[in-house]
Amino acid sequence: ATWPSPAYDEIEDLMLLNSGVNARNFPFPVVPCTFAPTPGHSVAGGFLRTAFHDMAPADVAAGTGGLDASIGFELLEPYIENTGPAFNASLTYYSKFFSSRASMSDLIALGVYASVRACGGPAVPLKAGRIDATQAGAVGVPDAKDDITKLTGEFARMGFSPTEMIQIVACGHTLGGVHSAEHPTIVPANTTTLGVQNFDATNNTYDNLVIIEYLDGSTKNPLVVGPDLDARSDLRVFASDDNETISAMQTANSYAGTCSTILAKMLDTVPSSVTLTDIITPYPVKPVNLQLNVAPGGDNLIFSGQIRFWTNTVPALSISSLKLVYKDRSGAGSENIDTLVAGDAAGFDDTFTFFNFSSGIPAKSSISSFTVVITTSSGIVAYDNNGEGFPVSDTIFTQTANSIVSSADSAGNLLATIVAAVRHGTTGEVDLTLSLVKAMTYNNLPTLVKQKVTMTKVCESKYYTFYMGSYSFPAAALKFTKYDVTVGSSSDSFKSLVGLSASASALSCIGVSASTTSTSISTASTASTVSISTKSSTSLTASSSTLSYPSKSSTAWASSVSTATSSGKPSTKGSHWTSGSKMSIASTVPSPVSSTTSTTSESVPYTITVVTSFETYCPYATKFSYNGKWYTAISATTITVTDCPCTISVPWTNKGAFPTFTATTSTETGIPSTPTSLANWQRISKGLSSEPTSTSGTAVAAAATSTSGSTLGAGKGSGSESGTSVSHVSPAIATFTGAADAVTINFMAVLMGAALHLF
Ligand code: HEM
Repeated sequence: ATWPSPAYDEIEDLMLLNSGVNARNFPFPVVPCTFAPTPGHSVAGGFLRTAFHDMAPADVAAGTGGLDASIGFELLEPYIENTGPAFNASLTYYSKFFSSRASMSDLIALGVYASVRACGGPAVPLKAGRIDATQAGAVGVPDAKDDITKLTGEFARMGFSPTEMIQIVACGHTLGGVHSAEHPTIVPANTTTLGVQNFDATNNTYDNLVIIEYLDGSTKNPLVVGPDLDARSDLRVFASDDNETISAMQTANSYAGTCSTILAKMLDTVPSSVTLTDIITPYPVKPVNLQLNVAPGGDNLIFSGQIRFWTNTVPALSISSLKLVYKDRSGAGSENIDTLVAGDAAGFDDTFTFFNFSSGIPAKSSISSFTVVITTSSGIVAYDNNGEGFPVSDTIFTQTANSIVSSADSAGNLLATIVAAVRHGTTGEVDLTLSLVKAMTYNNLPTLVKQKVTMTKVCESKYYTFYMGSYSFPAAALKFTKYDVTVGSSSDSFKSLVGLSASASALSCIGVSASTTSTSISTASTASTVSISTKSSTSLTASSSTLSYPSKSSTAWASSVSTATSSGKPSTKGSHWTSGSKMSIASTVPSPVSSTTSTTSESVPYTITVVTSFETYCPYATKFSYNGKWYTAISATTITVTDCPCTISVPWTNKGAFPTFTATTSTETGIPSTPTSLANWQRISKGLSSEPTSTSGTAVAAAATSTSGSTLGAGKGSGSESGTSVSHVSPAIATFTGAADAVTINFMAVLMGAALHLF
């Protein structure tokens, strides 16, 4: 394959990196093959059977069904063949590896490769590129009681000839067995120690014994000799051509060879709309985690990453050096980058050595691609990625050195703040897209929820402009969430949030963004720094009275929280606001809000009040819940909440800071004041919760601005209400230190310009 190839590359990693450096360890529950968390339930058997049951409803003539993970929706009636814990357990395990580049159906296929190989069977040729079904498919798994005509017809529908039917059944029924719990007529209760009758005496070895025992009459396979005569399907299948096929595959080699081929056919049976990749073989050389960063000062880029070298044919010890030789952005030149050995890794059949590199390269001439050159005792070998070189795009990349993931807040949410560097001269909106995984549930598959956030220009370096975007997500999603930064058709994609630190060093800029012209911030081209800190700030001031940062309000993902109180200060142009009391309700629908900081600082003590009803203004269509009730605005309107008493917390001054609020049920009824809607309540207001509050005695008064604008710009304040605090979240502050001026602003107002949440 030619690198990069998204689906192929990720499955290749999962298939090959079992242990060592960068291990993915996908086969963990099938190594050793005997592993059975529940005695009698072989994981390896479950993996293999899951793939067959997913594929079996295929109708190749119609081009429908096949290995498409539809089994994820087929665990209940009428899919009676899919009983037992193995399917859900297998899928749940696979879902930990699910991503935009690893579909559940590819993972089911990989599970066959892993289980067969872990149990000593052949390496089943594996392709990638399967696409997951979005709903249940047809009923269509053969039943042990089906007669041979029906069985033959069912396999014909799947695209398997009568001979192939015999082969695939014999290649399936060597791991695991029949369970009494699911098939009490075939294996009567209490007739086996663990409630399972294995197919052969070596149920934890992927071998030909199932055939040997069948042919010599010693078999205990319950689908051959079990007490339920109608359910002797293996006997009917194996004997259907007078044992010709089964006899032909009885040697270890012929069994392994036949099974490798027929199982690959099973894995490649996919809906006609799906195009699979080539069979996955290890890349001889594979770049890993390539990363550009603009170095402080802007004149250089730091190019870092790893090279994974396949050592099956060129042993690691024979390599005296491995270098990258790169071309500049015009395609010219051949500069070297040295590497250092990082360590080894291994798969079932493959070994690798990783080499680290990190090197400064001139930002002006930059980089477009590289080749990898090794020096061995027998000479020099260049790897050029099928003649194309390994491409490196310098148009946009994550400035990882300045991107952060904050530590979890009280609701268990993290805030990712991503900085992207965009090459000067690049036009188009700069977006941050997070791929959040919506976890699988029983009889459902995991899905990806993509959340796009428009990034906000922050400042410029010599050859790059920095943009920033922020997004809050539950801490548990950290491992599973990938992000892309994109401008036009260029992107830096499938980036992991793991590894981003909780605080970052200064972002090195020239002056401050040019769009701050109407502010007092100096735009002189003197060196400035932007410091990002995740430290919560309770006091924010800005020396400019008009500096404006478009921002979006934010809702967080957490679906359950324990705290009964949340605080929020949506802007006057936020989802809801209550004109009289300043009672506010944030929306579950992410809403665009702009905010402006000002110089005003004031102390805002809060007081708790119980009201019988209150009105809240929704400036546009939205939905919120309060005290367990949902309220929907289909357009801008005022909604009256009467489901009270409602405990609200309002500011003394009424000068703009919005209150914290506590939703409670009535204490008169004797129901403890634990609001039913708090999970949602917290969720919807969470993103607004860490602003300056009365605890600091200081809050920023600010002017709400229009909802428009996605760049750092001042004066977008049409419709503003001066004096209203809209400083949504302030866990991070920034210091712009220019030669002519020094300004501390609520940096999160910029960051939150991109904050959206999944719920
Ligand atoms: C005529 C077609 C087939 C029939 C009627 C059939 C039937 C069955 C039955 C009744 C069981 C016992 C399930 C349990 O009690 O947990 C079973 C287990 C199993 N089948 Fe099949 N099967 C067929 C084809 C296949 C194929 C083609 C494969 C894979 C290529 C396969 C793989 C397995 C595996 C691995 C198990 C053991 C599962 C475990 O131990 O948890 N089967 N099969």
